[in-house]
Amino acid sequence: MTAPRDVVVHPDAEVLAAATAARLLTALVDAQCHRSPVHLVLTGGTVGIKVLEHVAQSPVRAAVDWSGVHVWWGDERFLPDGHADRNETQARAALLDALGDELPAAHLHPMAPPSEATPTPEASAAAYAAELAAFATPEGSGSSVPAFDVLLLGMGPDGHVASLFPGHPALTVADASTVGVHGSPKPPPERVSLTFEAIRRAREVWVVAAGAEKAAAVASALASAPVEVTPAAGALGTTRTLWLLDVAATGALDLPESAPPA
Ligand SMILES: O=C1O[C@H](COP(=O)(O)O)[C@@H](O)[C@H](O)[C@H]1O
Repeated sequence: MTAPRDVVVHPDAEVLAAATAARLLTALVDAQCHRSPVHLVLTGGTVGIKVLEHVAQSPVRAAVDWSGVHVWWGDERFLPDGHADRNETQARAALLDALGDELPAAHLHPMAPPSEATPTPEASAAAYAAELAAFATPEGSGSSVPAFDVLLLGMGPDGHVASLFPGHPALTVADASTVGVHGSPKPPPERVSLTFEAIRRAREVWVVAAGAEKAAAVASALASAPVEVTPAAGALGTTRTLWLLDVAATGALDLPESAPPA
């Protein structure tokens, strides 16, 4: 089951990141009223990392019981551990290191970098699928992943989300929660990604995008273009799909005008 998309527009990328951080903290606090643990999926990318920096700086960060949060990634660049371009490395620098012992190390679920045990993106993807399956909820539902509470996604100017690129075979993987990616048009070429099957298990999917270069892809996704053309169109949550944009990214959208002041 999926819900219609909501669109929220902020004046610029900085406000977008700050408002998304505030929204994320509140969503985690709210989710913790209902269940424990809660599952959060991070994204890489410019705005996604900026959001985490704002979370780190917010005093509201203390309202979250981080010991009850599990952190996952929607995709990863298949690069050595600690590489500056890994989404994990950037998330650690932006937020996770600052949380220290508040967030138990066992609750962090990065995608495995190249190693003897995981020499290929496929091996890393398989290891991640096994880890996801160990936390699959609700029990007995047949799901192979947790029912993520919030799954954050950035979006590239080509409409890619996670590491699911237009026209790429990874888009159509239907029988697995993760996929190894080769030949990504955006460097690095080798990546690991959640599939749409896994993404669509999230309660809330939030697509966060800023900048005029994303406007055409935003308009295409919100017009429900085929996922082969605009992958972001396939990013849907079970209870909510939220598009968080700055004004520049709405350039090609036909948005209702704000009501004039009374
Ligand atoms: O490479 C990636 O790019 C996308 C979008 O990044 P952005 O800098 O254009 O916002 C990101 O969502 C994804 O996680 C990342 O691996």
